[in-house]
Amino acid sequence: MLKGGAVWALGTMSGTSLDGVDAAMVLTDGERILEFGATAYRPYSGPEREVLRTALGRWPGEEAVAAAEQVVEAAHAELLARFRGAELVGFHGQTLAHEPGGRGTHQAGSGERLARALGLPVVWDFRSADVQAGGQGAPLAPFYHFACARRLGAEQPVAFLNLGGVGNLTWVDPRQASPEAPGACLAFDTGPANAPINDLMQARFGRSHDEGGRLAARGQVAEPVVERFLGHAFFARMPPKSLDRDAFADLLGAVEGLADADAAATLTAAAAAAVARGAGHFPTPVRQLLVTGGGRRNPVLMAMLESRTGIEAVPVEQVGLDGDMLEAQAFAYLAVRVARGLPTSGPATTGVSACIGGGRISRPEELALEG
Ligand SMILES: Nc1ncnc2c1ncn2[C@@H]1O[C@H](COP(=O)(O)OP(=O)(O)OP(=O)(O)O)[C@@H](O)[C@H]1O
Ligand SMILES: CC(=O)N[C@H]1[C@@H]2OC[C@@H](O2)[C@@H](O)[C@@H]1O[C@H](C)C(=O)O
Repeated sequence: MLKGGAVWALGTMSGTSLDGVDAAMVLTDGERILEFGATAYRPYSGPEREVLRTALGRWPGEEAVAAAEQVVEAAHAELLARFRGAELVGFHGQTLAHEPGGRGTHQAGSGERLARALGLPVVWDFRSADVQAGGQGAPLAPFYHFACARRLGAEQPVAFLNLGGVGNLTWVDPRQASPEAPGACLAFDTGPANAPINDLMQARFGRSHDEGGRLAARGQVAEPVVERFLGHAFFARMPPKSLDRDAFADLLGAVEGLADADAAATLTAAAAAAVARGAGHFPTPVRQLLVTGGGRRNPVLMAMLESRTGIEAVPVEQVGLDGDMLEAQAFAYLAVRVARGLPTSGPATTGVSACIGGGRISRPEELALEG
């Protein structure tokens, strides 16, 4: 176990939109962020993405999973080999299935094989322990959001919003002593964010996403569809709560009869309305939503967010953070927390009954002895 000094950790994220792998270095002791380091991105090729897509919803050992593991591990090994100076890797893997309270949570990719390939200790399987202890296993970025708020010198509660395939919100109070202190964080998934918009674009135009929200900008929002969407049982649940990527797969059916632009506008409004519902759970108001993830590049979504939440929405770049790499940085930070025996989630972030440290550590030297 690390004793307490800061180390350069290299974190990775392969998100639900299956676009590619982000990697980022952070100098941290698992409590404070001392410095941000190099970052890099490696997109999945079309065929690789298809292999991953085929394995969505599958569990370890099932058909198509081994091929997905190979894709994930090879992409990470190739990307991470470009970095120098990392002492520890935080490897999230690719979520294929997520059913907390059911079959568990499944991130494809073996940290053992990656540790062997890189010759570095790898922390991985961050979510299982939390799920086994009764938590949602997600979101896990909130403890890192707390460290970010501290680094920004925030003196009042702030909120981070990630707009990936799924959305997640973290409210943090940086005046608390640590992220695990009662009242320091409240976090939860808000609902689908970009995933339904992407699915619509794929189904109707064979395109990956609505670039710049240009299609949505020309459409009219069908408010009754948004209202029906908000009637889903997920929104009545109190946080913390998490979502599987395809939990709202029926949303596409709800816009089936709408013209293309109206359908895009309606799904974009639904993502924003879900965040507004989420913001209603904040213990105290915040001045801004600090937005990360690809959705911050969609001005229509950002404008709808502001009008539906009544809170200014700004990309995290406005406060000096990197909105493309924040999640990869989070897994660098969490890896150091795991190595130091610090918790990575708690009752207010995943609903787990007590603060818990997830993650397994695979060290190349031990693997060499075993092998
Ligand atoms: N210029 C853009 N215009 C509109 N949408 C965009 C743009 N850039 C990215 N996006 C959206 O953001 C998505 C990618 O977001 P991101 O990389 O944050 O997702 P992810 O990390 O895979 O997801 P998650 O956080 O749910 O795991 C794209 O699939 C697209 O829908
Ligand atoms: C199970 C899983 O992989 N969940 C992801 C997903 O993508 C966004 C949202 O749903 C969030 O809950 C989580 O990722 C971020 C990095 C997290 O754990 O904080």
